[in-house]
Amino acid sequence: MPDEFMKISESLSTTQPFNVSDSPTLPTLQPKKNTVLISHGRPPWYSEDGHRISDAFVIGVAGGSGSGKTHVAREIIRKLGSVPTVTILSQDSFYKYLEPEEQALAHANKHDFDHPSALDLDLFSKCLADLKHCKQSNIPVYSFAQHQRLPEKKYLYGATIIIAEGIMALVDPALRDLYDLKVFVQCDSDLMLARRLRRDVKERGRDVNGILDQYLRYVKPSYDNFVRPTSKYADIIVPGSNNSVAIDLICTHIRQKFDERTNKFRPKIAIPHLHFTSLSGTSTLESVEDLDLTILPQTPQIQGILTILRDKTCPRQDFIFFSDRLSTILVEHAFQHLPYIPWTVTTPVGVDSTGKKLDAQYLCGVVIQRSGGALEKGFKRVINTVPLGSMLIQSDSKSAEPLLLQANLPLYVRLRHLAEDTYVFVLDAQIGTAAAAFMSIRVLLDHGIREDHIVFVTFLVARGGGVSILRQAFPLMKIVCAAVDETMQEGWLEGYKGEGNPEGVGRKVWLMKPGMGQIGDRYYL
Ligand SMILES: Nc1ncnc2c1ncn2[C@@H]1O[C@H](COP(=O)(O)OP(=O)(O)O)[C@@H](O)[C@H]1O
Ligand SMILES: O=c1ccn([C@@H]2O[C@H](COP(=O)(O)O)[C@@H](O)[C@H]2O)c(=O)[nH]1
Repeated sequence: MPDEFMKISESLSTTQPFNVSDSPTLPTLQPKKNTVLISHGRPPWYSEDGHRISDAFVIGVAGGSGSGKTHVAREIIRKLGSVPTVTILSQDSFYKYLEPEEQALAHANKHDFDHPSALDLDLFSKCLADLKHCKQSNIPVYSFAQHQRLPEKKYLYGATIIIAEGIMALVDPALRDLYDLKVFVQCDSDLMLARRLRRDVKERGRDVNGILDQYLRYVKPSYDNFVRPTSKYADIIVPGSNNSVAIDLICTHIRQKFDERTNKFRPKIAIPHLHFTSLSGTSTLESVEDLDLTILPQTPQIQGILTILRDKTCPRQDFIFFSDRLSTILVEHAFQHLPYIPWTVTTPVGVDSTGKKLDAQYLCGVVIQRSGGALEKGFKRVINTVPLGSMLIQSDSKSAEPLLLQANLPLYVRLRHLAEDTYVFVLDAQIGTAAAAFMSIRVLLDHGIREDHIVFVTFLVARGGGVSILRQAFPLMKIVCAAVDETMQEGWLEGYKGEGNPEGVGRKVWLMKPGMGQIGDRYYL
């Protein structure tokens, strides 16, 4: 039990007078219980060697049906305010599949949904463990109206804080081991019944007699036998109503734990040559050969395209045209890193000819928004039949830490059993500090994509930037680029108007030199 927590005395307000008017705004639709809320973006959860250093913070919330578990979970999120991604994982999704005869009994209120065996607790702990360890999870979807598990699954990924709630949330020792904080919502039985009556009629399509039958036969005995006894495992007992003091306390604890886990990642990778000094004390850069990049052959044609793209007077339509040309060549070139097998075909003149056939089982692309969009057309020209996802990664304006704001990934990546056989082309305009590249690779590895199945395709790499740290962390990943620029320097970006710079004199950023400027802005604006 965390020492800063005391069990809040039940006398605080658990025994409220019977009063159903404490929830005046019940929703009319069944609320989505498993919710992913992004309010701030997810900061790095790994160190500069590429390994995960912090698990998600998991709170287990148990209590009787109608005690207010979901309400507590939502209030925690609301009161936390500006936090990274939070997920509510509801045990309700884990009711077992019912055979037709069991389902018929359920519709007659004669199925016991309140025995621990009605829930797939093993699957619940497996999904929760995956999410805690920063992996994706595809969780079941349950219909209360049909009393049945539905065929679809819901994909969850990327939470920094997870709230797992359910009547049996504290029953299973394996589950209890996963929680960083255990909460029990204690509520008067009359109030729980009143809330349940109203909710089940409105949201779960039930009638009053059926609800009362089920309550007396199963719900109340189960609460007494299985649910209430688990309150002894809780670090904190929260009253079922008037519980804002207890919720504030929980939020303070979470914030404190979260701050302790915050990793200052950006300074470690921003300018690596400042961190690597030779014996003589001078800064050193790794040689281009050591960086193990696949660089386009510097033919006059490639140099010509790069010269046009580097020219600050290049009109936008030319910038788009030549970016599209260069990305097409880059993606073609990147295909050399995919597996091929010998393949024989018969030509129109009846002769057999042995060549090669692509042997990648699944292939997809992921664009790092927004500048990676400049490579999208080239990718689609070369392979227009494969799925293309995206990730939105931006720097926090205060800490400069990269933040994962959105991951819209193809099915081949989302489903772990397919991910293992999937090759991914990651598209981004340049690798400068490498913070976005680092985060995108970590996301793919979290999903079970093999490191040697990742091909990072980019216009430019800054040798003096974060690429050497990226390389050391992920040596098996391939990087395909058109050119390598020598320097990363802090400098002013011309003409930028925005925060702290209303006159448009410039914005201090890490600039790749000679570089191409802000490729996303030049391609899209
Ligand atoms: N502290 C509270 N104050 C007011 N209404 C509440 C409170 N806790 C729960 N409720 C209401 O009671 C009903 C059941 O709460 P819910 O959180 O869904 O219970 P559970 O998830 O434990 O079954 C909901 O309509 C909710 O709005
Ligand atoms: O098909 C079903 C499945 C479950 N129940 C009842 O749901 C509650 C648990 O949900 P809460 O959101 O915690 O209230 C449990 O008491 C089951 O009796 C159901 O009625 N039908």
